[in-house]
This record gives sequence, structure tokens and C-alpha cells, in this order.
Amino acid sequence: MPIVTPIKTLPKIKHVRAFTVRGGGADYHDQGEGHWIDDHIATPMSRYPEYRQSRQSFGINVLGTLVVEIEAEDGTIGFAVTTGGEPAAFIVEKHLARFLEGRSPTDYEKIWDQMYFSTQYYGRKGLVVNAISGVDLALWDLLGKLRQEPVYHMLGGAVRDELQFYATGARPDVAKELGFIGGKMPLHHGPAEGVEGLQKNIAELADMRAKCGPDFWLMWDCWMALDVDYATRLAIAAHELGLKWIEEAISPDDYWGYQQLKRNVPKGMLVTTGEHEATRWGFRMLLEMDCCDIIQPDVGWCGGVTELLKISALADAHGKMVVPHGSSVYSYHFVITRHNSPFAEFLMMHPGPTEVVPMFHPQLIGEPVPENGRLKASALDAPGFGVELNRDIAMHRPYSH
Ligand SMILES: C[C@H](O)[C@H](O)[C@@H](O)[C@@H](O)C(=O)O
Ligand SMILES: [Mg+2]
Repeated sequence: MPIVTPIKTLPKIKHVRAFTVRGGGADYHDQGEGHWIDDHIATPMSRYPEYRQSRQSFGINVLGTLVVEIEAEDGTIGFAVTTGGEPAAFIVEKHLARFLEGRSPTDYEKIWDQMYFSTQYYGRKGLVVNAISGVDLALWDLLGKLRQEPVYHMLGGAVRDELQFYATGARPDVAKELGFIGGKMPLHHGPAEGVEGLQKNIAELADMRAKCGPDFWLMWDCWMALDVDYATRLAIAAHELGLKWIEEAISPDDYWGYQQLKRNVPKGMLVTTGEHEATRWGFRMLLEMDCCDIIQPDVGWCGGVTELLKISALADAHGKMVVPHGSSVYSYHFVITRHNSPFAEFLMMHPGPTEVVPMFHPQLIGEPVPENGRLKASALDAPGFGVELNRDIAMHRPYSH
């Protein structure tokens, strides 16, 4: 008679709760006055002069942060934060919770499938997939806490000893001093500001190149603001200044435009995009239409870890790098486990930015930050995503079920 060792069964999911929080954190555009992240940055709304100076003026921070809590029958709580606020809380409480409560947290594939296909008639991308992502991340956090394992162990373990980061912010010169491998700047002027605006962009890049020296990576984040013609002219003008990549230059829906831009840019310059793309199907379009050199899904917006695993494998088959959009510990636990994710993004959330502060401050207690632009894998060695929710911040539960 074979000896049958009983398998460990985890407690079932008892409650799913959704809260909203304002002021920084996962909705990192929700910052106070004078922050670099809201200073005349080019966007698709820059064609309207009244919305050109500030992205908050057109509502970039209108949603706020969604906090998802999943409580198991033994009282263990997994949680996650993402962008979504009150409307996302409604979707979690009134629609998604039914696919988790009473289920095992190990059923994350079936749970994801039911969350996605039950909302497909009104979701597929954007806010709904942000909500699904938040639930999925909280589920992985719960799994890690129940199994007493960091998420990256459950994803296959570290393929390197440490993470290395480039920094996103208005001061690549400071990023270089802080040990980052590169600096990604927001593009300040879009097509509506004509040739004069393009020349100002180039002058800003030239200034940073002079401050950072010839080899430091310099990139532009164009936040969907441009058209193919303007992006092509900008890339050609920036080439002699060693621009490493031009990011999210045009609308995420214009796959054909990205295909053309990738053909137009000077040899050696990379085209990147993806932070506002979602699911394996959206990234399949970017990959099969050869839209870019690096895809940049945000794990809090693309469908969560369960979906990013699929997206990353698809990219790997296409020989493409996956460098997730800055999403704090949620991307660190993923990037450390993937050969085709050789570095990560660190969003500089200090107002200057002249200091390294936790990316989702003040929402996550124990959020690790890079030192000298690096983070050891061992810094992630704590159950789940290794952070706790700061319960001193004002949280609101607008809906229940
Ligand atoms: C810096 C950019 O304008 C965005 O604010 C940034 O969040 C995003 O595009 C990024 O890649 O970090
Ligand atoms: Mg970006």
C-alpha cells in the first residue's frame, strides 16, 4: 500500500474588500503642488492650452488608489494597491468578489479567467483590468503569506542576485549621482507647441547629456502625446545626443503608427511602449505587429501577475525585453525571476526629484528602495510581496456586498 502523505490545503477565501485612498501611493500622479510629475508634461491633452501646464488639470489623478484586501478563513490577509479608486472599488465589491469568496487561493487561474470573461462585455482594458489586477496581486500576496514564501519564489526564483534600475524623473543628472543605470525624462512639449517646442525638447536633452556625460542612458517618456511625424522628427534630432529610447510616443491604440515609428527611428534607437496596454491579447498585437523593442506592462494595470506571466512568455518567444512600468514591489518580484527582464524602472516620487523615496509612499510599510541604483534579491525575502498596508492613512470603503 503506497504511503499517502496528506497534501497541505490552504484556508478558503472568506472576504474580499475594496478601499480607496488619496494622496500619492499607487496613483502616483496624485501629488501635491510643485511636484516634477505635474510640470508642463506633454500629453494628448496638450493640444488644449488650458490643459497644457498641469496633467492634474485634465484629471490624471481623478481615480486615486484602489486597495484590495482578501481575507482567508484563518484570518490571514493579502492585499495590494493599484490605480482605480472608487469606480474600481465598485467593480471589485459588486462584480469580482463573487469569483473568490468560498474558493481556494490556489485557484488563481480559474479566478482570473472568470474575472476577465465576466467583465469582458464592459472591460478588456483600463479601469476594469486595473481592478482585476488589484485582486490578482492581492491573491498572490495572500498565497505568499499563507505559504510563508515571497512571491518571487513562487514565480520560479531569482535568475540574478540583484535588480538594477533606471530612474524616471526630471533629473537624470541626480539619478546618475545616485547610481542608477539611466534616467528617463518626461517630454515637456508636444506637437501643439510647434517647432519651437521641439527645439526646447532638444535643448533640454542636450543640457542633460552635457550634465550626464556621453554614456549614461537618457530616455524620453512621451506619455502618448505625439504623432508619428513629430516623434520621427524628434527621434532624428535626438539621435546625435544619444537618446536610448523613445517611450510611448503615440496613442496605445495606434499599433500601425508604432509599426511605422519603429521603422522611422534612427538605427540603434529603441521604441518602447505598453504601460497603458492590457492582457496577453493586447501585447500580442504589439509583438506580432513589431511595434516596439521593449514592452512595458504595468503589473497593476495589465491583468496582474497571473496575466503578466503569459505576456512575458509571449514576449520571450518574440525575443523582446519586458521592463514593467514602475509598480514598486509588484514588478520587483516579477523582474528578478525573468531573463528577458534585465532591469527595472524606479519612479522617483520625491518632488525634486533629488532623493530616493519609496515609490508608493506612504501606502506600503516595508517598501524596499534601490541603494546605488540596485536592490538585492534578498531584500524581497518576506512572505507575499513583503510589504504591509499602512493603516494609519485614511482609507474609505465606498461599497460592500
Ligand atoms: C513620467 C511619465 O510622464 C509618467 O508620469 C510615468 O508615470 C510613466 O509614463 C512612466 O513610464 O514612468
Ligand atoms: Mg511611461
